[in-house]
Amino acid sequence: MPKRGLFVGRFQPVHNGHIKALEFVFSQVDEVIIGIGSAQASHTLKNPFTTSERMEMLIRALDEAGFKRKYYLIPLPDINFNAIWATYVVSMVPKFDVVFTGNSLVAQLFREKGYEVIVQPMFRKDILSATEIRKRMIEGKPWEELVPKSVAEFIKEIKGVERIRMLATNLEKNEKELQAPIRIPEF
Ligand SMILES: Nc1ncnc2c1ncn2[C@@H]1O[C@H](COP(=O)(O)OP(=O)(O)OP(=O)(O)O)[C@@H](O)[C@H]1O
Ligand SMILES: NC(=O)c1ccc[n+]([C@@H]2O[C@H](COP(=O)(O)O)[C@@H](O)[C@H]2O)c1
Repeated sequence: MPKRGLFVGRFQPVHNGHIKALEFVFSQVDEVIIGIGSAQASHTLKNPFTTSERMEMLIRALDEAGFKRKYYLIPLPDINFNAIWATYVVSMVPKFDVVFTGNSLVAQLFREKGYEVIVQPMFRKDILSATEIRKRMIEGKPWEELVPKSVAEFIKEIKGVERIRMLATNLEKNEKELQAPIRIPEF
């Protein structure tokens, strides 16, 4: 039986840190199950991209990086129920032998269910972070160098930066409206 690893992320968007992490995972196992977390979420500042867009980014980035090994992309909607989340994931994906993660909650939840968990190394987390990339997109700063070329092209194709800026503008507008004093009309 091939040895399988599980790697879960939100990939909002896919960046070079994910690819480095996946290089490490592929070096340890024969096949990788990539769980796309918070699969129900899109069009928010934390989760701007849909699951299908995140899948497309992963497929293009893994092709670009020349990964030849088998991988499976499995959407995982959140259940907001930490105590049973690992069991839920097990019910949603093919069998696996080991979990790779840098997320301490994910590590804890799988360890408590008896799974082997390997904490993968982090690469330049100061800049290789999806939060940093989304921030740069909103602020109009260069972000392209932090993601694979194919991902940068895809984000441009789907007008992803415009979407994130629109979400940020709407949020700012709503906040301003909430802060505005309530005016009671005079009768
Ligand atoms: N720079 C990095 N180097 C190695 N692994 C990374 C890096 N950034 C994220 N990962 C790994 O990817 C998985 C989760 O990815 P996720 O999509 O949450 O990335 P993120 O950049 O932390 O996202 P966000 O900033 O939106 O929370 C975790 O297991 C994490 O360890
Ligand atoms: N209770 C839950 O629904 C639960 C618990 C732990 C992790 N998760 C998900 O797993 C993913 C972990 O990936 P990140 O490292 O990108 O946060 C996220 O989508 C997160 O929401 C969900």
